[in-house]
Amino acid sequence: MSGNADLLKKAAAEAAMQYIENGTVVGVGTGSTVNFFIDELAKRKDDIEGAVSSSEESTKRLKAHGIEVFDLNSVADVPVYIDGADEINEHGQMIKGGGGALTREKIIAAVADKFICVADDSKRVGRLGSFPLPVEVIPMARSYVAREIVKLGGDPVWRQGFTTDNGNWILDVHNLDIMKPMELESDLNNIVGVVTNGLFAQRGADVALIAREDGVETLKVAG
Ligand SMILES: O=C[C@H](O)[C@H](O)[C@H](O)COP(=O)(O)O
Repeated sequence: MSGNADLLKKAAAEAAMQYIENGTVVGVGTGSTVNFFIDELAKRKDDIEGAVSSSEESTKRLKAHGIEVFDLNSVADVPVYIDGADEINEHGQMIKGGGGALTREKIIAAVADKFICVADDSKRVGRLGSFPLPVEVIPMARSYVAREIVKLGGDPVWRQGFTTDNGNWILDVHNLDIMKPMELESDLNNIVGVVTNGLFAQRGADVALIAREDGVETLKVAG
């Protein structure tokens, strides 16, 4: 990743800080962009109550900064969830899970009132699907799920050697022409053995902060 891309990720992460309210539990995603956000959040660690985290990686970084990380089951209210994306379209629909954290990310996104996506402009797309779509599967179902995905028109590739934080495996699905993201999200999740997939279409971002060379664009999708 070039230094310039890192500057853009940092700019998006900094812009997300305006959505963080004192005294709240902050939902924290996963990835290189979110790592910049965690570093920013650390500057306000005494103002917030703490965080809920979507991965072991983010939990480790949060704790290293002295930010308390709560079990999601002990938290009733997550006003804001900050996370990155592998692709995002104009409707705030995303492909996520390049780092394999999709399931916990989707759970916190479901709980949160507002999803703020932070990304550099390389993630902005017209149609989703160039980035291989990650699907988390129960290990014993890998071959079956792969065959079912082929029937849906995708080319699944097992991310060999990688295990998710939940002890499962990932199939990265290539060559999907995603014309109906919400339908495909359901179709994939309906395959027995799929834990979830990286399409965030039914619950997309409410706000996208897209960093470009000339500044951070705010794309408000809902609310
Ligand atoms: O599993 C990983 C997450 O979905 C990330 O949010 C996504 O891959 C984007 O990561 P990055 O900010 O490193 O591009």
